[in-house]
Amino acid sequence: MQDIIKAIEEASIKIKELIETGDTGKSEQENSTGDTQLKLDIASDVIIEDIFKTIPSIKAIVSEEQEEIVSLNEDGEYLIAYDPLDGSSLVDVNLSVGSIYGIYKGGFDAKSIIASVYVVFGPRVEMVVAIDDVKMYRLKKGKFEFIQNIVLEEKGKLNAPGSTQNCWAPYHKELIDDIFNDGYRLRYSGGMVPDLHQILLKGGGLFSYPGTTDRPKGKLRQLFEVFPFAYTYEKANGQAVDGFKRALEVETTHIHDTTPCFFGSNTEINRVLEVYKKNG
Ligand SMILES: O=P(O)(O)OC[C@H]1O[C@](O)(COP(=O)(O)O)[C@@H](O)[C@@H]1O
Ligand SMILES: [Mg+2]
Ligand SMILES: [Mg+2]
Repeated sequence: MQDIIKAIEEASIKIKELIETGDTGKSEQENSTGDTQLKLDIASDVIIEDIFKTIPSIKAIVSEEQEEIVSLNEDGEYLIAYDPLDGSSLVDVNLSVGSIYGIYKGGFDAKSIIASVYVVFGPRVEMVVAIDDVKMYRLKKGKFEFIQNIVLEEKGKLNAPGSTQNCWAPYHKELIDDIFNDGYRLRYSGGMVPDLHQILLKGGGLFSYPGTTDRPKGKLRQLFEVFPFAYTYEKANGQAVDGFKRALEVETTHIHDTTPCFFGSNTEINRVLEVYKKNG
């Protein structure tokens, strides 16, 4: 596993350079979910794949930016699903973006996830590794240095409500309004990585990306986005659910499947479960 973390560190240093100097324009291609790929999405995907190809412990990889699973080493132990540049459309307005990695063993599904890593590219570059606990590192002079463990409080103060509001179910709108009425503050940049990182570091709160009338299965992708963060939130003493059950119990039928998702500290997630149970 250490070789994989080292590979992610190496890729992140290159992606940081790419973000700082690369072309933020669109490519001519679409990915499997139908998003127009930016040149930066494709270039960061190539950086990661090239580095992972050199690691013998990796059996196969799958990227948000590629159609199929890529087999690397027959005898490898680990499977990695990754989103090379999450929130890439925020690069041109100079907001924070990130990379997300889910490390799986045995299959590309929720029950097989055994570790998760994400990297935030903001004013500083930070890497958060969840294995047994959640550890944060910061890039300083070309090296990732341990900074702190991350543990959520029971209840937070931030609310990050995602997706198109005029497509929300009435009970979802009521839940979000009630949370604001209880004094929570809006914190939503449109980048899953910095938005979830902020909630983790500020002690807690709620990030939601529900199923909506236009996208009943939500937008965020199970293998590359939802399961890795679900793993991190659970290891940080928080929770991640699809409205009704743990996100890590959601079935995957296709590598690019999406799911509604909610991440947060215990108080807020219990509140989501109560409202969805009554209405869903
Ligand atoms: O603009 P919306 O609908 O709230 O969606 C925002 C979400 O979409 C994403 O940008 C999707 O990720 P990609 O940029 O990798 O496609 C998340 O980072 C973010 O949480
Ligand atoms: Mg993404
Ligand atoms: Mg992406």
